[in-house]
Amino acid sequence: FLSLFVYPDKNTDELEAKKFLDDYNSTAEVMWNAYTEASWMYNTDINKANKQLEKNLQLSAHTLRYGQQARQYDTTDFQDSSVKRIMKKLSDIERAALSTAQLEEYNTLLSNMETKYSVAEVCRDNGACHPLDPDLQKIMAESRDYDELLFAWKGWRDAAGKVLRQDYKRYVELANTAAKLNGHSDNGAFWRSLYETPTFEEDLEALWKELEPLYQNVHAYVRRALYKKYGSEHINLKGPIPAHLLGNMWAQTWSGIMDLAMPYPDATQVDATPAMVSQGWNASRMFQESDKFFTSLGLLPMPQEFWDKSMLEKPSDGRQVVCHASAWDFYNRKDFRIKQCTVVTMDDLITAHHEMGHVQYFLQYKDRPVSFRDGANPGFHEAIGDVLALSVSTPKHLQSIGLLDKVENNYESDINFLMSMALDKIAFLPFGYLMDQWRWKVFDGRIPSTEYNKEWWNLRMKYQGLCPPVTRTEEDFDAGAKFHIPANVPYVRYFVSFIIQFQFHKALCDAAKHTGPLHTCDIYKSQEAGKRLGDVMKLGFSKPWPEAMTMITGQPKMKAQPLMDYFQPLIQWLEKENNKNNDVRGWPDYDWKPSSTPNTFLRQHTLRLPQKHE
Ligand SMILES: C[C@H](N[C@H](C(=O)O)[C@@H]1CCCN1C(=O)[C@@H](N)CC(=O)O)C(=O)N1CCC[C@H]1C(=O)O
Ligand SMILES: [Zn+2]
Repeated sequence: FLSLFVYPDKNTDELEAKKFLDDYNSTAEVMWNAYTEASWMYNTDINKANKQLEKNLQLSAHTLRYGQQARQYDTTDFQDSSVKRIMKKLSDIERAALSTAQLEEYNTLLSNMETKYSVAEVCRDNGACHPLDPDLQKIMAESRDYDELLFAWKGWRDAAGKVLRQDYKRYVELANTAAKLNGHSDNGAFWRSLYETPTFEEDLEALWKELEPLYQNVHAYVRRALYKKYGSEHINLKGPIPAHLLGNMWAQTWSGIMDLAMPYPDATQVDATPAMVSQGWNASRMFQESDKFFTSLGLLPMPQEFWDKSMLEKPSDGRQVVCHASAWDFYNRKDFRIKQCTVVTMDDLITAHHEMGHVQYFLQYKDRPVSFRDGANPGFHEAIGDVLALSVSTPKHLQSIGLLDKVENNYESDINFLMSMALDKIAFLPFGYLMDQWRWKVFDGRIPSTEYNKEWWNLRMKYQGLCPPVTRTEEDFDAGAKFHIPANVPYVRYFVSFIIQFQFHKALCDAAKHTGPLHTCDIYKSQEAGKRLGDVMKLGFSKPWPEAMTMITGQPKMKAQPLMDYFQPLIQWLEKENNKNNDVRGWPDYDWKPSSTPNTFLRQHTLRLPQKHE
């Protein structure tokens, strides 16, 4: 009976495989381009018709057909390492492994979750409704009113997080089903496989352990600054910080409260926003400025299509759009766009560079086979724009583009600058790390759906030393209030990026023959720096990322040392300052809770939801 199961011996003909891949590549370009156009239409004009169009153009049939064919080959003895690499990547057909019905449900869930997030808004009793961009983001960055911040923080989680909980539970089941059909233990294992690093989790934990003391020093210092502003009623100097006071909806970067944390208020200011506004900068000018920096390094200019077809501002014609900024490759080697609801702030100038970094990568690898049109690993793709932004952010560079008038080269100005950078780069590290700590545990079952929110806040406490300003229950779904969760976008790539971008910065500053402290380096106009970065981007995903890392930094590993070198003067200053204030590092009073009696402001605004039990 067994003899009936004649296993078709696999195809070992390398020439045939190459022809198969050529055929795949040319059809993939056409299919992926059509899908991306439909997805762009939907993202820039959310309506039923565009939603249906995007659903119709899903790639799964194409992925399924070619994926199944790729699995018929045994590439063991192939000579061409690229053929082997592409065949391996093609064999993971991701969601295309699902049944037609499951796939339909999965795509519908993804589309609905991203839409619910993107159209959510928070309404006041007077009927005024506020979207996240720009309204709630502005309140979170600029308001210093404890209750106004709480209104925006709680309102957003009620409007965008809560409503996603059931969808998310079902999405997890289907994502895991697809991952298992592709041979992974769960979807988190599939996401980690993209780094091709067997020791990936251990490496990340080791990097976090190295950097945790830096974070605890920044956390203690900022807690003291917030104590001065909000008093002992709202801040416990030995406890976690209420999560709505850090100047950002998710407390992922803290530069929004730089005014409260400025070490030397009389020394050089570091915020370019006032100058951008007073000089009448607009979105287009911000992206032109970024383009100028890229081309100053000898990298590629944005093609005309980019300027013609991007959406650089929130439309004012009433269209609903996905405002969360993103960069788009249309897989036809000539159409690349950014979609950003840009506001005129320093923060959005940095984001513009981040998105432009993605497009530069798209441009550099556009002539590779589609399977190689990806970053060496996802963290590389996230780091490019940020590396350039490290130079743009220096007071010297900001002054050279007219965005800072007075710049002094003295210790106090240095510390002010380093503090502003630490409030973004060091504050971010625990958030960048915990996002997928939570999701990996959700996917592998360590976090059951009955504990989504409890475990979210356990991780927010453990890594960030934050607590919710009001009581949270399993009616809430606070993870869902962060774009990448409903949008099904992995996040550890940003943790990786925030570490490797300082390795890249150090290597490029060496190439640019920079002398002096790393934090004063500006690689503007350095062709040598540009070439080193450009050569790695040209590789795309064609080589394992340690090879790309070696091409830039001379060694193959992720290292925390360049980040620590960059912040060295501030770390010393913080040690002294925190010791002078006798501040404890960490949050030993972990079960402390901010006073939760809602005062007048909240009472006016909090809807009394019927307490229904799950
Ligand atoms: C603002 C930025 N938007 C993402 C990004 O640019 O990475 C968007 C949305 C998700 C993926 N994406 C893309 O554009 C991809 N197409 C890029 C690619 O091709 O890989 C973002 O989410 N950021 C920036 C810092 C931290 C994080 C955050 O804001 O939390
Ligand atoms: Zn990015």
